[in-house]
Amino acid sequence: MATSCNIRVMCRFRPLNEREKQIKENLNVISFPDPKQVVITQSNNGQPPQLIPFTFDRVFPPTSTQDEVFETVHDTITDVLSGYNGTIFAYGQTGSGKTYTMFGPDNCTDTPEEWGIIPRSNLLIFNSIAQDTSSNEFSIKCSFLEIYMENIQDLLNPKNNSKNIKIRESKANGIWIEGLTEEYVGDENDIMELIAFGEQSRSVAKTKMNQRSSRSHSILIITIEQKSQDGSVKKGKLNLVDLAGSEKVSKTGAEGQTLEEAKKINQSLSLLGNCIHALTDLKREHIPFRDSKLTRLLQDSLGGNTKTTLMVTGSPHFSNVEETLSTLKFGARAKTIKNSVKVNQQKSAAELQAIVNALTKELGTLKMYSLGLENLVNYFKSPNYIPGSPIPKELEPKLIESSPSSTSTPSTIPTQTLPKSTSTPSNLSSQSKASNRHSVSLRPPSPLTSTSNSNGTKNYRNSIALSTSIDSNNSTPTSIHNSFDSELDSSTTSSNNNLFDPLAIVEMSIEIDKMKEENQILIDKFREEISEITIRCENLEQELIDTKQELQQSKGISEESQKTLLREQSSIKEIERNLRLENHNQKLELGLLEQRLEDLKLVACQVSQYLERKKAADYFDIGLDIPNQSTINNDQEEYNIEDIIRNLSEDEVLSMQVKLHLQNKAYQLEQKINQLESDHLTAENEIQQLRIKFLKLNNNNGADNINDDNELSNNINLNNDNNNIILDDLKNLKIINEKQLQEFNKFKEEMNIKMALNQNQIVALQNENQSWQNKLIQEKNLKQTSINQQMELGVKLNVTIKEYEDKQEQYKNQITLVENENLILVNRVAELELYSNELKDELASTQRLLASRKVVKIIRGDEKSMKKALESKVEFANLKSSLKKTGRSLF
Ligand SMILES: Nc1ncnc2c1ncn2[C@@H]1O[C@H](COP(=O)(O)OP(=O)(O)OP(=O)(O)O)[C@@H](O)[C@H]1O
Repeated sequence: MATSCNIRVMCRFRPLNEREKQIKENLNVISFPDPKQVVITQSNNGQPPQLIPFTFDRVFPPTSTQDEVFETVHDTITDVLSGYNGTIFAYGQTGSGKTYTMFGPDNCTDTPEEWGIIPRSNLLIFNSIAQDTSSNEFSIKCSFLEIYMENIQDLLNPKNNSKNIKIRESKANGIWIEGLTEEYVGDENDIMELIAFGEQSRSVAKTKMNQRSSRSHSILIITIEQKSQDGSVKKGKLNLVDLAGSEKVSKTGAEGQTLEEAKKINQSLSLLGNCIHALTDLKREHIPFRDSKLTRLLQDSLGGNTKTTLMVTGSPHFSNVEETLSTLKFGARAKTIKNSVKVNQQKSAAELQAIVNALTKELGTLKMYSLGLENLVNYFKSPNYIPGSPIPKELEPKLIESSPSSTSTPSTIPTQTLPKSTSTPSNLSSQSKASNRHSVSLRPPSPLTSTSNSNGTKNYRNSIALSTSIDSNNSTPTSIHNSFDSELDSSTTSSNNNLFDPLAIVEMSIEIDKMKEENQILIDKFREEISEITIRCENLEQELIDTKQELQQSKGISEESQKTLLREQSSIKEIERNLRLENHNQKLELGLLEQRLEDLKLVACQVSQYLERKKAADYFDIGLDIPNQSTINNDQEEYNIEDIIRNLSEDEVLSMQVKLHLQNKAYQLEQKINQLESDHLTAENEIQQLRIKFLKLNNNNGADNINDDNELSNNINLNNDNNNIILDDLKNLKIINEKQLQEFNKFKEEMNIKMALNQNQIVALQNENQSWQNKLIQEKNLKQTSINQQMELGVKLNVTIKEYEDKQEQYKNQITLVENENLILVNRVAELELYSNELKDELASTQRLLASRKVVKIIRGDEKSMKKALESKVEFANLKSSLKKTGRSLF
């Protein structure tokens, strides 16, 4: 018989570790006012701190010993030895002491005082068996597994892990794991050796919070089976669970694989939290046990047939207060979960015999009940009966318990008495003379049929007997019955004692029960298979949806990357175009610069020619003004070469003009000099002629010629004066010429300076041009590199697109495969359902057949009485309704 019990929750705080001892702040955030209470002091944003109390079945402060802890949980082991299922599981933040509590510290084999719950439980099991005084046979099996990254790993046979270890559920065995290694063990050392062997394959890692952090949930399962001498079997299963700890990756510093593990651990703990939440939410009907392997394996321990103890562990340091609060809340919630527990027992042959006996007794009772009813109906049918008259005393139903027809009665059959009817029929006295009296027992509508309860034992309804006496000679007895089970109806309708074979009925009923059980097992198996297939279908559907989503996403990504690629390609093209354009422009610019350089060279040449001409002009002393505009402006912008050229071109024009002017002036000067020279020559000739004439006159005329001589000398003086004027002019001209020459030289110097400047400018321009060219080449190279890179990127993107397309294709194929598989599964489910229905039909028809066999047997025995009984049944029903109409009752 199942009893209800809450999950027992205990809470343990470990001492501060070395790291925590360094941070000497708020050391008293956790207090322990009594052995069942812990109070957390939480700071409250400048407000007075908030005190949060939690009450558990027991609270262990950091000073508690392993012994004290085990003292409070060891009754679980006793319960398992009595045939109950028991679970002890540790839950808490990483590094809070779960493994310490369950197993003990590392290398504690030789220090038993440090042993945790598991080694102590092993010892207790074998000590208890050794002290057992009964002659029971014990067999103990042990399994050890871990749930790592949502996969079950068989720690006793790692080879098994390549196979898909499945969780199964059946009515008889609850949750169990198919294919998990179960090792028979003979003493506690065997178990410890198995644990040591399994520990080698455990997944542990070093984190900032724990030097040896469990990266998986571990479960040690010890099954204890004991067979008593009478053949009954008791089977208790002990689950010892060390969960992986919840962790904040920011605190543990998890990365890489450890981070992935942390994610899975936190996820499965959160799913465990969901189940606890759902179990404590009265409105929730569905508990999501199937969401994770951990919750599925703990299903029996959470609200099922297991006595469960939860040990929540915490750190006493303020830096972990948030996690501690969450752990305590989890514990407080779990404390409200109720489990329904019972001893797992298979009945022995003797116990079964007792049940058969009880069944037989019930049958006898029912037979009498049937007879009593039949007699009563006969009375109602008899002419003696006056409707509304009271029932005769002889027929007055008496409340008696049917005498047992067998030696033993199962204790599960309590008896109860119904209130006696007050009406006593008086007009049936004649019939009460009957010598052959039957004891008739009336049962309220609670049938003989036993129903299998979840314990596997039979449940018998309360047996209430109502007896009356009747003359069996009165009339042929007919049977009447109320709303009993059909099996019972048919088996209890016979009034003929000789034809009634209770043993046959019992056998038949046992046979039916057996068949029912067998069929039930078969149906359960198929249901299980169907539910598994349904789950698989659901998983596949989910997988399909996920894959579709992934495909959609990858399609999106591929479309996005295609777009990006196109964008990149067009931007590459744009860049290329711009580069080409730039290149072209730079070439043009270069050409222009070269052209300008050429022009400058030309200008320089022209300037030097001009200077030559100027020199010539100075030589001829014709004066030449160089207009200011014609000078090359050195302050001009570097790139304003056109202005220079323009200015120099103007110079050129000017120089042409100057050249012409100089030529004219030189010509005029030449003319003038020639004129002066010829005048000078003419004057000298005249002087010479005058001298000759003078000499002649001197010779011919003596003194008379003195006047002529004076005249001549006057003429000569005049000529001399003229000559002197001309000479003065020539001197002046020479001075002017010299001035002009000086000016020319000055101008020449200036021009030389300017030419030098020009030359520098040309060189600077050439250098600049060269640097431009270099820059251009660099830029060109850079652009080329970038183009190459872009091209490479393009190629890579093309490869990626190709890969995406391939992947897409693969996904499509996968989807098709999954869909096909899904279809096959759906068909299989349909087939199984069909098969299950067929089986159900078969079962029903078997039941019908059995029932009909019974009916046939009875009809064969007394067909007439059966018919009559049926008629009477109708009559009885009519009678009841007419009585009801008149406001009277039958008894
Ligand atoms: N009650 C205790 N007394 C002394 N030391 C303890 C106690 N509880 C835990 N420790 C020590 O604290 C450290 C962390 O403990 P443990 O490995 O048991 O934590 P855990 O909760 O199992 O962590 P994880 O979830 O990361 O596996 C260990 O060095 C352990 O020896």
